[in-house]
Amino acid sequence: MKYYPVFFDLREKICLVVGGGGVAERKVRRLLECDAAVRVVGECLSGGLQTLQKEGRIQCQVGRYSPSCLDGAFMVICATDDRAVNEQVMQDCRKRGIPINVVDDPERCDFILPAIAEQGDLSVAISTAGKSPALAKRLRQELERQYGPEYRELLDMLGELRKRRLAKGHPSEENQKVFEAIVFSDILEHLRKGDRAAADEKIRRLAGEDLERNEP
Ligand SMILES: C[C@@]1(CC(=O)O)c2cc3[nH]c(cc4nc(cc5[nH]c(cc(n2)[C@H]1CCC(=O)O)[C@@](C)(CC(=O)O)[C@@H]5CCC(=O)O)C(CC(=O)O)=C4CCC(=O)O)c(CCC(=O)O)c3CC(=O)O
Ligand SMILES: NC(=O)C1=CN([C@@H]2O[C@H](COP(=O)(O)OP(=O)(O)OC[C@H]3O[C@@H](n4cnc5c(N)ncnc54)[C@H](O)[C@@H]3O)[C@@H](O)[C@H]2O)C=CC1
Repeated sequence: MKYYPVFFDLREKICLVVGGGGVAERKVRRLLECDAAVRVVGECLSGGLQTLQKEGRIQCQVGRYSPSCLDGAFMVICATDDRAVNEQVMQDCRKRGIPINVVDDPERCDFILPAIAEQGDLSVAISTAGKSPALAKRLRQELERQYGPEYRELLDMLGELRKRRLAKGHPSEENQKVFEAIVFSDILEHLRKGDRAAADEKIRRLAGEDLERNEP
């Protein structure tokens, strides 16, 4: 069986988390980082979730899950400590066609969650198709050590350059060559040393922006 990896835009989409413990709270925090509209239903809520509620960052319902909690939900993450409840939430989601993740229960999941190594807008998501979350975690830690802040900086620079070039309508074959030349250059070494000026200069030269500036 092969899972299909995607990156969802969750902005303002209602994401329901069922359960109010530590695991639910971890899932809620990641959803908030993605600007989802987070709704939580739990019989009791962790201190962290209560704080998020007071800050108005999530909408909470204290009590038992009922099917009406699913109204309007784009996706559901179920993190209760009661297998019968998890099973019911899964069945209700299936009836309504809402994708669900039941934590630690791949048989009841429409999607599973990856381990994520992040550096700014760079995300490396790791899955083992459920075979070994411990290995996914180890790989995430290795990647975090290997890909430092210089990658975030380079990505931001490339993003800016790419916006400028697309706006100017450069032919895409030319863009492909320019970006490849930059990415495979020694620019990361400049950034690793903190030499931003040398990195800027490299981009200007490889993108031919020096020439453009000198054009009449
Ligand atoms: C299928 C999946 C469904 C899902 O939950 O989405 C699932 C299922 C299960 N996890 C279990 C256990 C553990 N899970 C972790 C950690 C993580 N688990 C995550 C995802 C997933 N876990 C999905 C597959 C992902 C993949 O493809 O690899 C991560 C990546 C992301 C996240 O949870 O957000 C996060 C690491 C985040 C990070 O650190 O970067 C650890 C390690 C630890 O906690 O230190 C352990 C103990 C060690 C071990 O068992 O390996 C058990 C057995 C429970 C039991 O023993 O009873 C099951 C059930 C089963 O396997 O049947
Ligand atoms: N604690 C951990 O580090 C890990 C836990 N898990 C799994 O995740 C599950 C949740 O873990 P925790 O958050 O630590 O558990 P927890 O016991 O702190 O939280 C469970 C939550 O589910 C809520 N709940 C129970 N029945 C409910 C219902 N009918 N309607 C609404 N809410 C209901 C409870 O009020 C509670 O807030 C565990 O059962 C376990 O299977 C998995 C990996 C690690």
